[in-house]
Amino acid sequence: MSAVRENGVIVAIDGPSGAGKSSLTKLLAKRLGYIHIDTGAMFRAVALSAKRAGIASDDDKGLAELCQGLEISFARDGETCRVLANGEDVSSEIRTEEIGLLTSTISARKPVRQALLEMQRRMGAKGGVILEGRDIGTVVFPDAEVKFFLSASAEERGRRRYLELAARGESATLEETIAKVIQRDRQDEGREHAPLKQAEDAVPIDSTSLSIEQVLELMERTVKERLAQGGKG
Ligand SMILES: Nc1ncnc2c1ncn2[C@@H]1O[C@H](COP(=O)(O)OP(=O)(O)O)[C@@H](O)[C@H]1O
Ligand SMILES: Nc1ccn([C@@H]2O[C@H](COP(=O)(O)OP(=O)(O)O)[C@@H](O)[C@H]2O)c(=O)n1
Repeated sequence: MSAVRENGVIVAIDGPSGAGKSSLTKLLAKRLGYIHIDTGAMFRAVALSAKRAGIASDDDKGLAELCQGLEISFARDGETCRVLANGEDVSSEIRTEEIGLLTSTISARKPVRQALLEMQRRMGAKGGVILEGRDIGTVVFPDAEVKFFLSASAEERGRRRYLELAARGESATLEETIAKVIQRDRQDEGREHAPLKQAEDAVPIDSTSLSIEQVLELMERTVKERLAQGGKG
């Protein structure tokens, strides 16, 4: 069992786009009274900042300098969590599919991963946190007390993302959205640094045919069992 952390255990929720990570992390964090850390939003904030600064996705020197000068923070706004880049609320701008694809490219660069790795470890070190992402259970916190790998079929994840985009008035078709989900999966799984993959000790959950509530019940029960066992199960 890892040493008892000051504020509770560390929960990692990794998985591909549209699996339900953000939805479940928010709900589980509320149930447990834990802090929700959306690491994807951090990578998206870097991508948005790089785009604005005209820094190319393969300009490692420029990206390293950008990350050194970039303060990414989260601010609670009632039920929602705002994402700030150097104090500016970028919560909406980082959520477009254009930024999502650019993020997938930029997040493959080692200087970006190293900079955000250090930030994420500082944010979660004391425990009492749930981090969602691609490499939390494998790279950021390999000793996390509870790890989930949340997935669903590409078709179901594309359908979910399609409904989400349509609700925001974005006019992508279902077929286009499924194709983009698959493209992002391939980029995230195939990169050299911190690829998307299931940690050996992660609890796999396929949410294709499960409701958000069903996934939440499963996750909450698993975490409470681990807490009762004193962390590592
Ligand atoms: N199990 C589920 N069943 C149906 N819809 C879901 C499920 N999980 C998530 N969703 C919906 O799918 C969309 C993407 O979920 P999100 O939590 O953003 O996934 P991720 O963070 O893994 O990309 C959201 O609109 C969410 O409400
Ligand atoms: N821990 C993480 C989180 C996100 N990312 C990258 O950031 C992109 C956007 O992450 P996200 O979680 O916001 O994307 P969705 O899963 O919400 O679609 C992903 O496609 C990954 O390329 C990463 O490399 N490592």
